[in-house]
Amino acid sequence: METIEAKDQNIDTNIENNDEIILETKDLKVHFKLDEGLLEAVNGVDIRIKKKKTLGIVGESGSGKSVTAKAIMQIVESPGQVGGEIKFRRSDNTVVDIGKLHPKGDEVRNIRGGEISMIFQEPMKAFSPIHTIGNQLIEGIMLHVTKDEKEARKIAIDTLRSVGMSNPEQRIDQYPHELSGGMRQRAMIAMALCCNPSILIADEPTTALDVTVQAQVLDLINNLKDKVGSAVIFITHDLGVIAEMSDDVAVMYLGKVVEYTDVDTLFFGAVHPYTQGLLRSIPTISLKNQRLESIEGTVPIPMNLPKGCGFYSRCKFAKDGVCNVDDIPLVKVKENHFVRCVLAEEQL
Ligand SMILES: Nc1ncnc2c1ncn2[C@@H]1O[C@H](COP(=O)(O)OP(=O)(O)OP(=O)(O)O)[C@@H](O)[C@H]1O
Repeated sequence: METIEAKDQNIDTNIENNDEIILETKDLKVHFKLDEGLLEAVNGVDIRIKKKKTLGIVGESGSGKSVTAKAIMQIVESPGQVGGEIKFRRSDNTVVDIGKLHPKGDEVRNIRGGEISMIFQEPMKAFSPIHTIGNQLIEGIMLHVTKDEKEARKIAIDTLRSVGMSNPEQRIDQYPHELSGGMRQRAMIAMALCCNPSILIADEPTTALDVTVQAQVLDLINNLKDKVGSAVIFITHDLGVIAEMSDDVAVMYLGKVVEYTDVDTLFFGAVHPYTQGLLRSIPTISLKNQRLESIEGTVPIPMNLPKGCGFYSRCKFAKDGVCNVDDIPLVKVKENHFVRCVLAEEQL
C-alpha cells in the first residue's frame, strides 16, 4: 500500500510531467478565522482534473465542496484563507499556481471566466439584475476572446442558441428577471461557456430547477463538454447525478477527500463506510418496498475537531483507540482508488 498524504505524495505522475492533467490541488486548505474559533472548511484536499473528463465531487451539505470550488476560482470570501497548491495548466501549456496569484490581479482575472468558469446553484447570483443578459455575455467575451463588439454579440447569440435558448436574437436583450428559471440557467451556462473554458465548474447547477429541466441541463453540460472539449468539475450531493456525469469521483467529508476513484469502482467497489452509507441512501427500483437507510446524524461543524477520522462519530465500524487517535492518511488500495480509512485494508 502506498500513502498519498499531501505532504508525502507518492504518485509517479503529476501536472508537471503529464500534460493530460489540467488542474491539480495538493494539500488545499481553506480556513475561516471566526470569533468562535478556526473553521477548517477544506483541510488538505488533493484532486486532479484530466483534460475533457468530469470529476464529480460528492458529499453532504457542509463537507467543503463549494469552498473547494471557490478556492480554485480564487473567490473565497473574507475572512477565508487559502493554503496549499492549485496548479493549473494554462492554454499556452504553462503551469501556474492559482493560489499564489493575487485574487484581484490581471492573471487571475484572465483565468477566471476565461479559462476556468463556473455555473452556480442560483443563476440570479451570477447575473447583475440591472444589465441585459447580452451585455453581460458580451462583456466577458470582449475581455477574453475578441475586442470587436459585433463579433462578440454574434458569439453571444451563437452560444445562447447552442444551449437551447429559443429566439436568442431577441432574448439577448432581455434582463435576467424576464427569463424563466430554466432559461436563466441556460443563459448562465452560456455565460460560462462563451469563452470556451478549459475547465467548467458546475456547483449543484440543477438544484433550483424542476425535474424535467434538470435532466435537460445535465444533457446540455454533457453535450457541450464533448463539443467545446472542456473538463468539468461537477459538484453535487446526489449520487444519481454523479453516475450520469462523472468519469472520476471524489467523495468529501468534513473538508477532506475520503474516497477517490473512477465512477464504476465507486458504485461497485466503494470501501469507505461513508461512501457505502451514501450509496445505501440512493433510491432504486429494486428496493421499492424496502426502507432506504440514511446515515445517522449530520456533518459536524469543522471547528475544534477531535483527532482521528472525521466520520468517527457516525461510523458503525468505528473502533475506539484505532480510528480516533491520529489523522488518517489517504491510502492507495488499488490503481486509481484511494481511501481514507484505517479499516480499508480489512474491507478489501
Ligand atoms: N464565508 C464563510 N464563512 C464561514 N464559514 C463558511 C463560509 N463559507 C462556507 N463556510 C463553512 O465551510 C464549511 C463547508 O461549506 P461548503 O459550502 O463548502 O459545503 P458544501 O459541501 O458545498 O455544502 P452545500 O452542499 O450545502 O453547498 C461549512 O461548515 C460552512 O458553514
